[in-house]
Amino acid sequence: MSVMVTCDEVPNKSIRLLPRITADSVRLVWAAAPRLLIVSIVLKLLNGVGLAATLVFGRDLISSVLAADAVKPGIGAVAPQLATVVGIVAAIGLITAAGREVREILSETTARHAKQAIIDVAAKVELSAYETPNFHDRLLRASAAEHRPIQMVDGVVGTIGSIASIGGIVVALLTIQPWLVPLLFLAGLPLLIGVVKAGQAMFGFHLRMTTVARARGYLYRLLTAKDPAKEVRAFGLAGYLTARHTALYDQHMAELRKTTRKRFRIAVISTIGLSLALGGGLAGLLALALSGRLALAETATAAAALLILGERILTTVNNIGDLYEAGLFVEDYTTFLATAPHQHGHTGTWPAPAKFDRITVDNVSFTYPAANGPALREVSLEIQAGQVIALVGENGSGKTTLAKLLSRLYLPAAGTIRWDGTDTADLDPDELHRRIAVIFQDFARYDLTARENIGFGAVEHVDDQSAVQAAARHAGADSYLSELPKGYETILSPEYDGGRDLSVGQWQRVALARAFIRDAPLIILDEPTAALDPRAEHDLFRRIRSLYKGRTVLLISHRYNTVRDADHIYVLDEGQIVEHGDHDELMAANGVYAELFTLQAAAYTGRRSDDAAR
Ligand SMILES: Nc1ncnc2c1ncn2[C@@H]1O[C@H](COP(=O)(O)OP(=O)(O)OP(=O)(O)O)[C@@H](O)[C@H]1O
Repeated sequence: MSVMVTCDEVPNKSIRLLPRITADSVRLVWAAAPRLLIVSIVLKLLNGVGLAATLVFGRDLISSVLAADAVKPGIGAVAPQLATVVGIVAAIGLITAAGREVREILSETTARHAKQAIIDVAAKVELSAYETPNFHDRLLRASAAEHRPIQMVDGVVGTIGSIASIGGIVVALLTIQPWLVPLLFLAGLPLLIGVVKAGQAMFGFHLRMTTVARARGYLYRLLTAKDPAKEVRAFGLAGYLTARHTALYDQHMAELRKTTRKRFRIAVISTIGLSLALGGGLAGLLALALSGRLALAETATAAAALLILGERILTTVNNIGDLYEAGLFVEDYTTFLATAPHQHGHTGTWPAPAKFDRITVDNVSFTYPAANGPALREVSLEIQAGQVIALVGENGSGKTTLAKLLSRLYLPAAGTIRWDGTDTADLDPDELHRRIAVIFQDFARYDLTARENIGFGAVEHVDDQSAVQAAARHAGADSYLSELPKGYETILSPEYDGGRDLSVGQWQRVALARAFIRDAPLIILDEPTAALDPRAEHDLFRRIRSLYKGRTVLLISHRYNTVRDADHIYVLDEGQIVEHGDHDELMAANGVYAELFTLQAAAYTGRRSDDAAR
């Protein structure tokens, strides 16, 4: 799999973004679980207070022990203090345990909230977004970033804690040797730049590797999922696919090693910087002590404070670095949420009419985002309510594309599709979808119950067993669905206990039932009988008018004899309508339709006479 790695460097995101992305993260966690967030922070603070209290009370206890020794020996004297210290230690233990559990729930609640936002966006974007690699990359990264907001909140709390502890030491040092403080903070600066660079490196790694990760995920699914399992075995593809998977993983690992080496180099440089500053400070202190300008006790205290401060600065800066890194992911995620729905096309808001008298396709052209040339070129046609309209044409001539545009899954690049004069681009797409029942060649097969597989045609009727069964009867699916182990409650997938698979033709009838149950004025059937046996196909087309009485049907087919009864037939070739009329008119015109119809009829009769000859 040739995966192009195009994005080399992280867009330059300065540390100044940190406050904003931190606020975004806090807002996200707050939106997901405000009370849990408060509880979590309070528990963390209590933990800190508890640790300080242990030190204070512990010191008092020791002082009392030393004092008691002289005056009134016996454990009784220090028992209350001992009990206090033990009590505090026990409380810290409980607080820590509670904090861990609260954090677990908070983390999962935030992840769930983040995932829901992704689902909402993914369900809302124009279908064309799914045709662009960029959308898939961002979707994958957003999905992988779901735990980052809570990581940031943890980081914020941790950073505040360590900054507070730095404060105390700084005050102490200022009273002894004030010059040491700016020295250490100066040393902290390269450290900070270091962690920002390290965060960018890791984010950049993920940015570069997203497409590789997607390709790897795809290969993994090919090797582990049910549907491709047949071909993978029949064609012996496992070795080949595994090798590709391994190669992509190698690429990922090589890039990861490169990134970790880069981060380590950054860490080495900034640690050396901090160590030099610490060494300089210590040397200065020693020089002062040796020259007699600083008392020994003060020197020792200042040196200890210096070392502790150095360590704290290191921890704090690393905390900030983690925050920054997580923030880059959160920013990526929030930008995705904010921009994805608006990226593709525009969304109309007018209510869609309940029905139409006429649909007019006027000079419509369309090019897929990933295609070089147009799939449809200046297509014009008209559909009257109640008609059965057929679209025929060779593979790739644009039939399905036209069906997708008529279903308002894509918007035309040029031209208009109008319902009684109203441009469908101005109509609320969800409402318009409700007016259309469309079954595509590659219809979905849900690993859910038979009832749901049909009821999804009109999800408000999904629990209406009699409506579902009536639709199944129309589509000729009731006989075998009723026979399933749990009837319509059987899951149509052997991957689940008691589940059953269906034959391809049986699945197609289920899909047809899905169109039947939808009370829509426009029915679009893309190759609805490709998998049906000849008798079933003949039967369906014979009955199509009575089955969809009062509705308008757009039929797509390769088999010309199945559409001969249509009111109007449009012949597509290379994205253009080259002929149209009813069967007799098209035969009389003696053009492409007549040629292909005769060819198919001859082939069919030829085969039959061969059979007869055998
Ligand atoms: N998602 C896509 N991205 C890019 N090009 C596409 C996409 N889907 C289809 N095409 C191209 O658009 C053209 C029209 O395809 P379409 O699926 O509409 O043909 P069709 O007439 O329905 O073919 P068939 O009879 O094989 O179903 C073809 O050249 C096809 O390769």
